[in-house]
Amino acid sequence: PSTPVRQYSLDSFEIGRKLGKGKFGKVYCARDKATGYVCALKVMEKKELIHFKVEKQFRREIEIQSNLRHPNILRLFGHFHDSDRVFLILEYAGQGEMFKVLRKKGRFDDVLASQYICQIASALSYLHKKHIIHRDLKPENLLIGLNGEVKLSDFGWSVHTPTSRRTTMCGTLDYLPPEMVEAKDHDSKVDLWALGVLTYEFLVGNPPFEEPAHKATYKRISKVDLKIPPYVSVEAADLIRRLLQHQPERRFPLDQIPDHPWIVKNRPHWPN
Ligand SMILES: Clc1cnc2c(Nc3ccc(N4CCOCC4)cc3)nc(-c3cccnc3)cn12
Repeated sequence: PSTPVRQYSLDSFEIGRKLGKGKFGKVYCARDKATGYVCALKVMEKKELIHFKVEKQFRREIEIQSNLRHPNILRLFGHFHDSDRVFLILEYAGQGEMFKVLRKKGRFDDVLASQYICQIASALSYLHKKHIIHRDLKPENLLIGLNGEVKLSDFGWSVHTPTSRRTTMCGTLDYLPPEMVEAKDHDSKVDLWALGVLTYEFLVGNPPFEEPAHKATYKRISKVDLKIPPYVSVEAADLIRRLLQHQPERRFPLDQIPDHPWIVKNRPHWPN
């Protein structure tokens, strides 16, 4: 028999410190009174979800993330609501937000960046095998677990492939591949492009096609106007170029990433 689904309410938790503000709500550290388990409670106002017309996206996020089990994907344990708020019971990521760590450090070295990229590739491969594309891979949607492992979070934009986007994009264009900025049909290979952008941003500190004006970013993406600084290692530059291919079918396959020289060369040695 499957584990019985517990009914949660706000009263099930001791609320701890506020971890931060997401785009649609606040996140608190919380402890489940019954089990002592520390989790993260994401609180959203129902009227905000309605106002931003994201309730459908939000329901999809819950439906998708609840069924995922992978060490590099943030667990969604359950959800509940009261009269005016909705609550997500999420895995607590002990080292916080990737983008804050990246901003603080400026950029990552090959060892750290390659470990993160290998873990994200593993999570994406798991999602793609379930015909789910994340579609919103960027440092803001990555958290870091207690042992320094990456946790993919925020599935608001993920969909079941193949799809053609119906709702307009909001936020940064930086991570969008040509087929999305050109509003063409797209599939899971959009995540491969974003992984290339992320690899570049981890090693350089900013995304490759960043421009003040959206139009300029769009043009640089469409032309794949990529300039890799000289301090980026030859192996890393090779993987970035193999992911940032204009033609989706030419992008480096996820399952080959663990064997790419950049990953192999920087994998921590067996403790001697
Ligand atoms: Cl969902 C979810 C699960 N776990 C977290 C989390 N965990 C977390 C842990 C540790 C530290 N710090 C420890 C080092 O010093 C700096 C803070 C921050 C957040 N944060 C957020 C979040 C969301 C929005 C803004 N800001 C933080 C969402 N989370």
